[in-house]
Amino acid sequence: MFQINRNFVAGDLTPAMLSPNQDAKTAPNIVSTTPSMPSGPTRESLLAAIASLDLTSLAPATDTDESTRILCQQAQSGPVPCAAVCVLPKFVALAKTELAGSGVKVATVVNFPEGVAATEEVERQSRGAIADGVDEIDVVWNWRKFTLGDENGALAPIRAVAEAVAGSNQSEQIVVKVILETAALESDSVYDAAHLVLHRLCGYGADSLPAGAEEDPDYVSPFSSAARTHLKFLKTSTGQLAMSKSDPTPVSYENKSTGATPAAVRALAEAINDVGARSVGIKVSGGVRTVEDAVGYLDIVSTKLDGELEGRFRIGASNVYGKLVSAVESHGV
Ligand SMILES: O=C[C@H](O)COP(=O)(O)O
Repeated sequence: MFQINRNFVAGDLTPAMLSPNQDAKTAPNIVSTTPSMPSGPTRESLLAAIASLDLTSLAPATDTDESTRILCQQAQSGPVPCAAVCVLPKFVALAKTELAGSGVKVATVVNFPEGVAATEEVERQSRGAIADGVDEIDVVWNWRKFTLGDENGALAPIRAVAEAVAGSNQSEQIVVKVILETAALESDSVYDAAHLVLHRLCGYGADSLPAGAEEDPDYVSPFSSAARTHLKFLKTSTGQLAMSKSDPTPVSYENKSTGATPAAVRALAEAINDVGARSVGIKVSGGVRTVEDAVGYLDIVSTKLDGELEGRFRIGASNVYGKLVSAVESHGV
């Protein structure tokens, strides 16, 4: 048995728990079910998906105190509680009040959505969220600098958040997630991005110094013990990456996605396994829209991540919760 989230204990998620038609390696939203067979995922996998959900609303133009209260109510009143709500920084204090005693965590975002804020600004946003009682901080790393080869620049926002957390008096409870914006990276560099964060910044895996670093007097290791302590998830996407104007192809969950893709999630799992980061999990976010997507990503992570799965899987989504709840209800008790 493993516990995805302390509110819900799922059996060892196995392919059999999903639709009998679903090949364990099937990527989300290409699950094929035949009319003659019971279609759709099992009730237990649906409940596990809800228990792993960061119920999200990050819409500055429309989010209000009232919508935040409704989000918090939803998160604690479904068939099982969600793992967390993910709200804009200005709603953290309200969400903490609304969720007091529920066990549902409050997450927010910093350096969001672009990932280009100055380190001082990232520190300021982090300290503000911590002062409001946040439980989890999802920080966008400076992925543009990563694509330009500036590794320290890319990692700087993560360091800033981790060190603000470490310097607080709630540091033991606060979890940091890094949003890699995988859809903005070359698909074959998603692994490298994850490996850079885990190996160089957090020091997972042997010999975290690059070749020649010891002889290079100018080499500055990006290692951060605060990041090693507090970084607990690699997160795929902000969910706000715009399609390039020159390519208006409708968003799909493969290739043209601006959010999570199965290939990116598999690459993150491979990097986590390769450096032995057994306490780091994956948060799949950005474009998770259907029940099949949610349970399909749950299956990928549960079959690809080495070691215990407990607390190492999250879904960040603003538009799948109701579909998951309806799917549970259609299963009956
Ligand atoms: O986790 C954060 C994302 O904004 C959720 O993305 P989404 O709005 O595509 O579900």
